Amino acid sequence: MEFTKGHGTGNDFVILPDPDGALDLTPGLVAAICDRRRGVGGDGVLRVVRAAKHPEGAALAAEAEWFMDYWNSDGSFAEMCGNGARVFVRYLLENGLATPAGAALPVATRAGVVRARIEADAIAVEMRRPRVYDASTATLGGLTLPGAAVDVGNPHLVCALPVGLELGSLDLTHAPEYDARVFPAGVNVEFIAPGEPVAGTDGHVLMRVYERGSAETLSCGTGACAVAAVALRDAARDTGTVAVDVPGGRLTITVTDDSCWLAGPAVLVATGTITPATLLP
Ligand SMILES: N[C@@H](CCC[C@H](N)C(=O)O)C(=O)O
Repeated sequence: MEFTKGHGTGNDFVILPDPDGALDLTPGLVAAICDRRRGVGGDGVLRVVRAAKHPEGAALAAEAEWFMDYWNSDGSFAEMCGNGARVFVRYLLENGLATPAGAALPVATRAGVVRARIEADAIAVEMRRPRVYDASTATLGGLTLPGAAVDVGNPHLVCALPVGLELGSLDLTHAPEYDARVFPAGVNVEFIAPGEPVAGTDGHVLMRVYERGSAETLSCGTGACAVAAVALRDAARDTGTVAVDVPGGRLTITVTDDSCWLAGPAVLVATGTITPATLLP
């Protein structure tokens, strides 16, 4: 099984080319591939499959040639992965499966078709406009924080830290507790603090994230979009550009009237071969 390893601001993925949808990918195999000691290691798997050849992509095949079959590192599915989409596009471009010229490049996902633009070293993807729809709480180490529930195709809970509490002091080795009545399918939890003003933006936020299905990661693209939407709401704005600094670098989010652009670096770092029989008991 051939693979490529890539990341977007440290959110890392094992990319599996499978144009005809022939791979027998199971939750157990995905978890074994993502294991950082016994496998390749990654926050998730991106299977590159023709939309027409995937049951969840076929309906979108007229709009997009490729389907991003995203899996979390624990072997669960997610509807959307913003950094994954950016790394997926980098893979398509570097492997001659798509061309950078012309209009934005469409990619089918479980949350619909997203479109990508190449901006020098960065790749930007246009996703749905985040919807801030409820209030809830997250509890971490005995501390309960209020937060905003945000739908970016996948579920997020954005919690601002109280003044005086440092992001770096949070222990994210354990999952935050959340209200399963608000998030019946689980949730990605973002913890945020204000950043210094950044030229050319309408806001700057520092963020750490505990991802559903992947634990703490160095970056989460959809999480950054959720954070930007909350920052703009708190500034009484409907649209604007927000810089979101994650442990793995900077993402730039532009929320428009009807969509949301997520921009940042996306790189491929290695290729190799996986022998599934050596990963599974
Ligand atoms: N890291 C991703 C989000 C991946 C999916 C998430 N863990 C979920 O289960 O919803 C991103 O960059 O958006």
